[in-house]
Amino acid sequence: MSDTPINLEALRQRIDQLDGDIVRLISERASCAQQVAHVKLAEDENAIFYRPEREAQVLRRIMALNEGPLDAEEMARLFREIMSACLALEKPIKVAYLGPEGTFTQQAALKHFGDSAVSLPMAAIDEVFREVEAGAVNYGVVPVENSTEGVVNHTLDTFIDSSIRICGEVVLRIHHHLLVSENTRRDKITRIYSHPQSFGQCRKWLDAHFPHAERVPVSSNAEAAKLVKTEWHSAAIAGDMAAKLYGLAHIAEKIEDRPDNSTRFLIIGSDDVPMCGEDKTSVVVAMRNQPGTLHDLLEPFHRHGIDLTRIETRPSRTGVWNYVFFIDFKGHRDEPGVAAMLEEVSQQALELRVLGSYPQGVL
Ligand SMILES: C=C(O[C@@H]1C=C(C(=O)O)C=C[C@H]1O)C(=O)O
Repeated sequence: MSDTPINLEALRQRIDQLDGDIVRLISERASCAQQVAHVKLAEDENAIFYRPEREAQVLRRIMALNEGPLDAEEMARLFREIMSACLALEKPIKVAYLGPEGTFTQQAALKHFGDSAVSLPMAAIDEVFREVEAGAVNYGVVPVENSTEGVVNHTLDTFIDSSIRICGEVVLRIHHHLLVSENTRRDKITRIYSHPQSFGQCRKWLDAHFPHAERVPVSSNAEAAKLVKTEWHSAAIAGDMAAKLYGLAHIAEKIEDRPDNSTRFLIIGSDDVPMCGEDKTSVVVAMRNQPGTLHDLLEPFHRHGIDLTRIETRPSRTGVWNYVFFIDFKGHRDEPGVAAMLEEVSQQALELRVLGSYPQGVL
């Protein structure tokens, strides 16, 4: 078309103008966030700048305002980064995660806190809890359940002996790839490394495509990726972050058996989070070992119209904890209906502990 160059030029001018406006507006927003920090500091010299409930509200509002053509999640992700950068102007938030570098847990941490957060890899779930308890970091991120493989028992067990609070949740779509170092040929693969959870999530694909390769479980997907870097007859199952970190080649992409394969991670911290309007609560309840226990436990939830999202039973580890249930439900512990229900449950339980009320995952 003959007028294309003129239109292109005009469009580029408009884009330059808009970019100028966006830069000015983001800077103004950053100054406002800095002023908020000063107000908070004036009220309390140990004030915490990061407010999970406020961030959830900001992101939900952005999604509601969005009219396209970008989709609402994409727009919220951009704002997630803007907020993360604004917060880091005061003090970058420190987050411990189940490492090593390149794990899905690190990806979840950055999805939740944005790229300006300082993320620190820990060797084990207990260490993430310990770092938070010791105040060495502001928050921790640990996996809690996968849509294909179920609950991460170790995370639940760690809560039983800890005073840590759940401050948030983040759900990540998990895509696994079969990765090799650049000198490895597909027909030479005799061994595959990965985390046991990932083997579970890719079982059918592996049975169909690599039935004879030895499956070697290791402590994380990132560890698997690191190992194959120097092994010519091996492959690893891991995600994009690990593939990039270790410069591996993809032999096959998205090999998870279920296309909706996703993992839920918990954000753990030391403080309670106020209500944001769309909250969730996690509790752990110990009940006596007697007939009708589960019915008695669940009846108050039903009567108060509270929406359960998960219930998990774990074997007790002490004499007192006969039956231990981990229950997630919609609502915040400060809502009157929820508070009344919790009071009733605690009357029947050997012990009831609220692990936290927190914003439902936005992104
Ligand atoms: C600006 C605030 O502090 C932080 C920064 C936010 C932001 O950039 O929008 C939101 C919540 C806090 O993490 C606030 O509390 O409003």
